[in-house]
Amino acid sequence: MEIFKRLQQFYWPDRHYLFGSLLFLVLSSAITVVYPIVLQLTIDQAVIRQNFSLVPILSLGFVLIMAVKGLSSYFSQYWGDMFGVSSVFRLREALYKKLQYLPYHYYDNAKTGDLMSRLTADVEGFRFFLSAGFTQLVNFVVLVGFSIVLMFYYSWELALVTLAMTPFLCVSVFRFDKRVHPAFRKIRLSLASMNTRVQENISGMSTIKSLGRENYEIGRFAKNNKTYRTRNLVTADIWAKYFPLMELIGDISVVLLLALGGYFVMSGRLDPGALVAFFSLVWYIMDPLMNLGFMINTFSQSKASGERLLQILDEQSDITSPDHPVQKECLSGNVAFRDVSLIYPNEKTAALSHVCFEAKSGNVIGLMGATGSGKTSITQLIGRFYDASCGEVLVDECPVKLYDLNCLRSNIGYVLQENFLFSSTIRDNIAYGKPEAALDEVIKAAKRAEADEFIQSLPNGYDTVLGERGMGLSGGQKQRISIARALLVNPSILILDDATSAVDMRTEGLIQKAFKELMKGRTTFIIAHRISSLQMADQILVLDHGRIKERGTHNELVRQGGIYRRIYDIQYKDRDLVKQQIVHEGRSR
Ligand SMILES: Nc1ncnc2c1ncn2[C@@H]1O[C@H](COP(=O)(O)OP(=O)(O)OP(=O)(O)O)[C@@H](O)[C@H]1O
Repeated sequence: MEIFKRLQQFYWPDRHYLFGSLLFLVLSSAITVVYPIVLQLTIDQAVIRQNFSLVPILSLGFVLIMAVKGLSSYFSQYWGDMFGVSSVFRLREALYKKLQYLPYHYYDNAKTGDLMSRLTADVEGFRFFLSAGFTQLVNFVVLVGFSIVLMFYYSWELALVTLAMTPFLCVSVFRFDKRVHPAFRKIRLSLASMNTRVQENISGMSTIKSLGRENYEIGRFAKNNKTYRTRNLVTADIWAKYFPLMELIGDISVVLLLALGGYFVMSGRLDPGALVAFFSLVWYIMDPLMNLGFMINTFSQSKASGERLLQILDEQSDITSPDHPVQKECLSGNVAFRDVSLIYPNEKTAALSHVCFEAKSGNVIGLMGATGSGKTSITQLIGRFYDASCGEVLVDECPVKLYDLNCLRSNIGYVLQENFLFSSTIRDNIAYGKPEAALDEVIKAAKRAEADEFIQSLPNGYDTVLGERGMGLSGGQKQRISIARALLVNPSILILDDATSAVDMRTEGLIQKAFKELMKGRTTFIIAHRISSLQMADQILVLDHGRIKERGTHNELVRQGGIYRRIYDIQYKDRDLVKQQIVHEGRSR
């Protein structure tokens, strides 16, 4: 019950639908119990006592009552569905909102397929209980309650015999629930991992095909599919074992009642019509009791679903804006790291250790170092994708933790090695960070990113709809769209993380030119492996295992003769070799 209590905020605002549905449900259940009474009157009063004038009155009354029952069922069903549908609408929105604001590190371990299955199958499981399961449970209580009262009215002895059998039924229903609940939880888990497998497979199709791993993937999916099948079969086995048992208990009580009731009729203690009515009432108790398994089943499923939904809702958002945040429309872009160290969540070793540097507004900072040396981590701390484990990151002399998160991030533009493009138009993709931008502004940004020419050459120009993740464009084209996107936001701090690695030398040259223009007056962090991309930086930081090993301008670092010099020698030796080859080929022609 705890789970339902905690999810109350999502369904309680729609309680008027629930109460309306319940009201009509009680009415319809009460009318159901009238049926055996009509049957008893017809047999005992009209047939046995040969009072046939009662038949038309009873028939008409019966039709009227059934018409009211039909209407009641309609309202009870419709409002029950309204209750479920409206409640999960709210729940789905809350889940989606939570996913937007969960910290970046949540997604380090989260699996897309699993999240998808929570937002679809689990939400649906919960809805089903709200729409139908809950009213069925109430129906059970009402129907069984009315039936028992009427049974005692007809024959208290037979009613006691019926009640004596119910504990057996209740015990088996209880044991059924105990086994079926964990079974359903396992089914949900394996469905989620199967979804993850499918999602990963589709996303990574080009890698799978290029490495010829189709059969391997088929094998992996078969494993998931098998587990899912096995778990469903285990659940089916539980159902198959318990349902005949419950039915057997129901049948035994019917046989007992038949023997005792028959004896009562023969000895004149009970009218035949009352016995017939009693049998109808027995099934009004036995049927819902046997059905209790199914109801408990939907209850268990929705409990398991509710648990999984609460796991998302309970997730802590530790990277949030403070209560009284610093709001600044436009930052000037001074960035300072004071003795900053970073250990990623669930990691033991530090990704950054005692990093100190200062970037004045408008400075260009080059970040260089081997892969895994901590370059990206530095840039992620500026935008608070992660918080420093110790030390302080400051923007405009104010700790980043004190800023309103949106205000801070809207002042930072990111151009990454692989930027995400949405499956919408090129115009929408460029204007993603500034949706109100006019087409003129979008085109201007695209021109500065050297993207306008190729966009104009597409049949639908800026209205071209991109495939998923920008399918249909080359790596360089996707990159230029992302650069235009960053340009449009007009950030004070610009982060170029391996931003030109996916474009050819000619395009790189053009983009570098655009960057130079763009970087004016902005603090820019350039992460690059090519010295040519960094040499104009005001300061270059050379990282090694999360520590700054060297710092200075290009000329200073070349003179120092350290790591930077070694990289310079390697890259420029190759370049000189190529130059010599070109000159040699020119001469021999
Ligand atoms: N989200 C994360 N969770 C745990 N560890 C991480 C995470 N991101 C990076 N790391 C680790 O932190 C260290 C620094 O990573 P970072 O991405 O900053 O390096 P990098 O210099 O940018 O590398 P590259 O040039 O390959 O992009 C690495 O050891 C990496 O494995």
